[in-house]
Amino acid sequence: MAYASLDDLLAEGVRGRRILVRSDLNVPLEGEVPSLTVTDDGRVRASLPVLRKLTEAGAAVIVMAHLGRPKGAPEAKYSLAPAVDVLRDLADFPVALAPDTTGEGARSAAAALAEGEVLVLENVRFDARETSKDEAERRSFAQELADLAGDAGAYVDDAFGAVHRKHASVFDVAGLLPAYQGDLVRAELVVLEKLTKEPERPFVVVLGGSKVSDKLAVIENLIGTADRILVGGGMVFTFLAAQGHRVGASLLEEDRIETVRGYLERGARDGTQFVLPTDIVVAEKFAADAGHSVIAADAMESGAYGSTGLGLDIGPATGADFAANIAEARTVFWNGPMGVFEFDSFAGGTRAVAQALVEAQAAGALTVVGGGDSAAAVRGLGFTDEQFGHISTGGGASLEYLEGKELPGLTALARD
Ligand SMILES: Nc1ncnc2c1ncn2[C@@H]1O[C@H](COP(=O)(O)OP(=O)(O)O)[C@@H](O)[C@H]1O
Ligand SMILES: O=C(OP(=O)(O)O)[C@H](O)COP(=O)(O)O
Repeated sequence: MAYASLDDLLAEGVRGRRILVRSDLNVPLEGEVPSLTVTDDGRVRASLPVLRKLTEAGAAVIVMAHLGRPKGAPEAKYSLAPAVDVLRDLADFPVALAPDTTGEGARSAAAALAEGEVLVLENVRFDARETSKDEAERRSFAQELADLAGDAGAYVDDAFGAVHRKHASVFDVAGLLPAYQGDLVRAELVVLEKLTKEPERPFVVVLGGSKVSDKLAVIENLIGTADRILVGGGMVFTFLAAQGHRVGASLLEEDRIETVRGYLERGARDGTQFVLPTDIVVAEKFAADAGHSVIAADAMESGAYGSTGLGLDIGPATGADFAANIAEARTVFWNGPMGVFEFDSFAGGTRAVAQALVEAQAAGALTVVGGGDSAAAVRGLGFTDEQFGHISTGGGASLEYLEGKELPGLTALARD
């Protein structure tokens, strides 16, 4: 597919034009409203270069972004305010946050926006039409967004982490304004292309995290592509259940158990080995100070917490086994923490996998970490970006790209 780039837009000239930019400012937060703080500013930093280029060229920039998964209405805990505070600190141009997304506040702020200034709209997911399955609803919201840019407006998609979403601010708006690909999206695709075009083998994919149903859906096409898939994080329990084990009160997608059983069978047939945990750190409750113990993965309910126990990390034997698998790899893609790394007691598995990637990279393998929380985890555990081949801002987006799926955010930008 051919795309018009940000540089093409700059060559056309943007001075005095209002340019609508989709950024991924979906940062991890900690604390409670009103003192939420950003725990990893990677996505904000990654969004800066495009905003800088546009403001330096004299554009008035309107940023659309989401944070978390609010249910189509404003909710204080999903406000973009903490992300915008970080952006303001890092930016050398003025940054304001609109009080709403396409309401009167956003409209008057957009109309008053001057050359070289940035206005961030409130969370696009505060409007249910953003994520609606109904095309007409999404289009009506996209039209309101496009109207903020006006007749001379243009659209730049720089939100790599959201290119797999068929949402109004990612997909539909691209049909209403001249559309361009941002530098972050472009740079991410260069790395991913390298990963998919004949990856050096063994090619090992490590999957974890909590967006279990999203990720179970992508495993299918990795079977036959990856040599090994190491399964950690919240996904583990649907796999263990598929093997007939009980998993206490851990995250479980009951209606996917059969599907996962099918994956295990297909993996055995098509040459993709699933490597599953042999031990799990089981906790009495979801809390930083929860009592916990290491229990065999096939007997999770045999411990002190019985059927109420929560699997919150892979165990140490599994961490060592995953590390050994990663050490044999020539290409590694990792998305999703192995456990609830935000709590020290359940960060061991994520630390073991991160350390193994660092060592594999040092030994000449290509290692790629994808995903907002995965990136936050490796940085939070003290690793640096330079120790990996690439830290991608998009987890689900990278996975869907690896799968060979069409990404709506890219299709919408394609030109003949
Ligand atoms: N066993 C588990 N149970 C519950 N949550 C988990 C488990 N393992 C990992 N997580 C959570 O997964 C979250 C990250 O998941 P996800 O958003 O899918 O990753 P990414 O943003 O890297 O794509 C983290 O907040 C982590 O606490
Ligand atoms: O955090 C994101 O994706 P990721 O967790 O897969 O990296 C993106 O901002 C997309 O968010 P979404 O998965 O709620 O659509």
